[in-house]
Amino acid sequence: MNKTIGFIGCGNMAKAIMGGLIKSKLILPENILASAKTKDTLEKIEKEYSIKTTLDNKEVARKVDYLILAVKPYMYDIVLKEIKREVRKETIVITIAAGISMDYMKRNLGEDILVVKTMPNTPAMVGEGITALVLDKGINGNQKDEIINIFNSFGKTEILEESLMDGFSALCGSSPAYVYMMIEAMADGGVMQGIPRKQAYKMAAQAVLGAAKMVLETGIHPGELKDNVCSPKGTTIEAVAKLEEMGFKSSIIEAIRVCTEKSKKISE
Ligand SMILES: NC(=O)C1=CN([C@@H]2O[C@H](COP(=O)(O)OP(=O)(O)OC[C@H]3O[C@@H](n4cnc5c(N)ncnc54)[C@H](OP(=O)(O)O)[C@@H]3O)[C@@H](O)[C@H]2O)C=CC1
Ligand SMILES: O=C(O)[C@@H]1CCC=N1
Repeated sequence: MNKTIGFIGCGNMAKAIMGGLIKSKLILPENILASAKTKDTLEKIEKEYSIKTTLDNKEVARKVDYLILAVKPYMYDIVLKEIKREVRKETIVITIAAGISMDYMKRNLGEDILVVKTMPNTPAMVGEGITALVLDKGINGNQKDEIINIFNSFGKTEILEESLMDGFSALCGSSPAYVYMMIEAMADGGVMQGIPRKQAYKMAAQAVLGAAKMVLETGIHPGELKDNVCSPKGTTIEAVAKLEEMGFKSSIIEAIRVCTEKSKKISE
């Protein structure tokens, strides 16, 4: 793609997107320009990804075709004020922040600036992200294709109504954290049974990857796939009964509920 992409903020999520973009070869590292708060962060990122960097957010805002705002939600007020006069009408501004609305972006940048609200997740780093997108009404067909190409280069993409974005953030933006907790717990369980820790992490992660692929590739309902693992009077049903007793499913449903609430609160 012969376009430039800018990042304001170079933390965990920005690095995951950069890593995914560069690996996919959709964009050359020299066409990425990023800024952060500290020189230290920029030096590390330059070394790791060979992209261009600057401490000047305004320079990034002025120069790029796609501008990804990758700072924490509470930093948005300051950063948007700083860059407002620099963003060109042709630039598409992309927010990846939890709880930042299209309306907020338009109010702070100007009605005529094209905005995309997104929620990515960190598996973007290995090309297995999932991003939901809300597109500005002013975005044309070509721009839409280009935006989807960018996000598809490091995973899957879904267009979503804005009202569903807080729930999506809890379901996909945050859920890698829940899954890592499960992998860690599975490995602990394996270690308790004598499996060496290093092997236990690999085994647990591969089991989770395989199970996720089964859901995606067979189209079989997860409940039926679970039933297929539980032999009558077997071992798995013992584990499943214990998980039910410990509130496994409801703990995850509740986690997604409070996570969604927090995202809604940020946008208020
Ligand atoms: N982490 C995740 O899994 C996900 C995060 N997000 C969203 O991504 C955004 C960033 O989160 P995350 O990457 O976790 O945060 P991090 O804390 O890892 O990174 C924040 C970055 O912002 C930079 N920064 C702080 N102040 C400024 C400033 N005034 N100007 C320029 N850069 C600044 C920091 O610079 P320095 O390093 O120099 O201090 C840092 O690089 C959030 O809005 C979050 O909602 C969305 C989906 C998933
Ligand atoms: O924890 C957060 O606020 C961000 C948003 C989604 C994932 N991480």
